[in-house]
Amino acid sequence: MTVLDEAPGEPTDARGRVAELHEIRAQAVAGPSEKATNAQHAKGKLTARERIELLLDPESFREVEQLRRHRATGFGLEAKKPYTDGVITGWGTVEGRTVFVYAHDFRIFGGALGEAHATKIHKIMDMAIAAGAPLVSLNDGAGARIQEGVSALAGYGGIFQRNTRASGVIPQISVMLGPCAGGAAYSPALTDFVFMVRETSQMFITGPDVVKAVTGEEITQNGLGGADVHAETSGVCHFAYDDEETCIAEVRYLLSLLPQNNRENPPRTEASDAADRRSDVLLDLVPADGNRPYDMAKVIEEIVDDGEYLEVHERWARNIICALGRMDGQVVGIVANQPQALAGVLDIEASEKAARFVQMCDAFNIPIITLLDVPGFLPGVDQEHGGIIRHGAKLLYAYCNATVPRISLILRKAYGGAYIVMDSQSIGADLTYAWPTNEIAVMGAEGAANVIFRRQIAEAEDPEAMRARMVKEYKSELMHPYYAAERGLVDDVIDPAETREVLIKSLAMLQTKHADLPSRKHGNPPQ
Ligand SMILES: CC(C)(COP(=O)(O)OP(=O)(O)OC[C@H]1O[C@@H](n2cnc3c(N)ncnc32)[C@H](O)[C@@H]1OP(=O)(O)O)[C@@H](O)C(=O)NCCC(=O)NCCSC(=O)CC(=O)O
Repeated sequence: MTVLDEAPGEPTDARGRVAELHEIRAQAVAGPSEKATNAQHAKGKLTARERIELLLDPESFREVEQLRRHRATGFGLEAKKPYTDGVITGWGTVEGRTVFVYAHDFRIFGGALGEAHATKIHKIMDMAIAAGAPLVSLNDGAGARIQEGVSALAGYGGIFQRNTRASGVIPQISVMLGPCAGGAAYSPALTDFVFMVRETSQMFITGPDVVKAVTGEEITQNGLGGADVHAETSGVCHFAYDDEETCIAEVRYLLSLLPQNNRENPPRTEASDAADRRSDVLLDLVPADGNRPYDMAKVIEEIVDDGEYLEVHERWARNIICALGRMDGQVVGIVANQPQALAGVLDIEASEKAARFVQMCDAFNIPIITLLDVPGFLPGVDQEHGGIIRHGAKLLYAYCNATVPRISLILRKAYGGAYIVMDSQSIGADLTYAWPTNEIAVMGAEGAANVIFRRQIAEAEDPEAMRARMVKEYKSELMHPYYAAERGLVDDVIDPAETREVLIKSLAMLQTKHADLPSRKHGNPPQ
């Protein structure tokens, strides 16, 4: 028998009690057995405490309810009552700022969630909300603890309710570090960011065995819900890495870009990159010919401080880029069309990706810079039947609702509804700029001429010559770079080389922006 299984002994003296406390603590910290630790390492995974050490500043972790044990009975549970009950909870600091954390200990019941385990998580979530500090979950658990039945399941309900209450109040980050099935997969979907590690983490509502039984499909765990699947295909995860160390280091980086809560601004740093740095290179990076692709990521790299930014959902919906970076030390969210992927069109996935990002930036007081080069929404039966109307509306709704500073810049194409959706002046952008290469229009000149001059073209002796003449006429009348500026639809046409300086000066002016939305319970956003 170990101290773990015994009631505390007879009191001797205070020093004896303290020695006993240290012994109990040491056992709680050590966990179930060396064999279990080795098994965890053999799978290429760290233990919960090793992960917490990587996440938090050295020596900063304060554990809560380390000595908690479950009171469940049946299925031999009476004889197996490990300290922590399979989840380590507490708080510490990341770069000196408070962060709350819970980490499943897979060595105990496979990290599965029982009643006591769940109430520990509820308590730490309540503390994070009360303190107004971010919550990071390090997930490595097998879902509801089957032996505890519906009591375990109800524990998940309490987590989901708190996730939702905390949404838009404190940043919530879910780090997936093991197989997370059933109940364990829902909570992350309610949080702001999901991180995964290739090979060792999976998320699914039902595992491969159930899938095979119900649909007959045969698939591996990683094929069903591995990091690459969720980073590229489903969009469930925002960040995917090869190992836990890199993954957790990136969580720290993300936290450095976020405020503690919705009442604060993100932390500002001293910038070493000059605010008035010219970017003549932008003239070579972006071809004036609207049909030639280029890498929008290089434009972002050129205008942010030190070329450094964190791309969110980097591998999902690549036709739009969502990134967090700094300009003159101030954190900004950047939404940019990517002409290198699908010519930068807006489709269902791009609209969903950008809508969630804009919403997140607005919730956490992060100004939004929108870089436009968009030929329109993607036409097609799949898109229409997939609900592009309601998905596109999500992006529109998110921008229209955002009260943070909003600046948009049109680099080249800005056509039709997609132009309006991408934070045009008409939906509330605070400042709108355009490069002299801009083509703001209802649609491309060829398409426009085919519609409005259809009869003239059809009846002409030489329809091709007539079409070319009409395209030219349309372009010179309605598509010249100063058309929008003459009508006040953009605030200024700027020299691309001065982009960084103009954006930074605009951000500085908007620092004190305050905007209120009408009083209401909540809106009814398109879903
Ligand atoms: C998560 C796993 C892929 C991990 O596989 P591994 O081979 O790595 O590990 P393993 O199977 O040896 O499990 C390690 C230890 O955890 C225990 N264990 C695993 N899953 C458990 C669970 N859900 N409840 C209680 N204990 C559990 C195992 O018995 C074992 O205990 P010991 O070490 O003593 O031998 C697998 O264990 C698994 O598929 N578990 C069931 C997952 C599941 O169906 N969850 C959904 C629950 S319902 C739910 O959550 C609600 C819902 O949405 O419907």
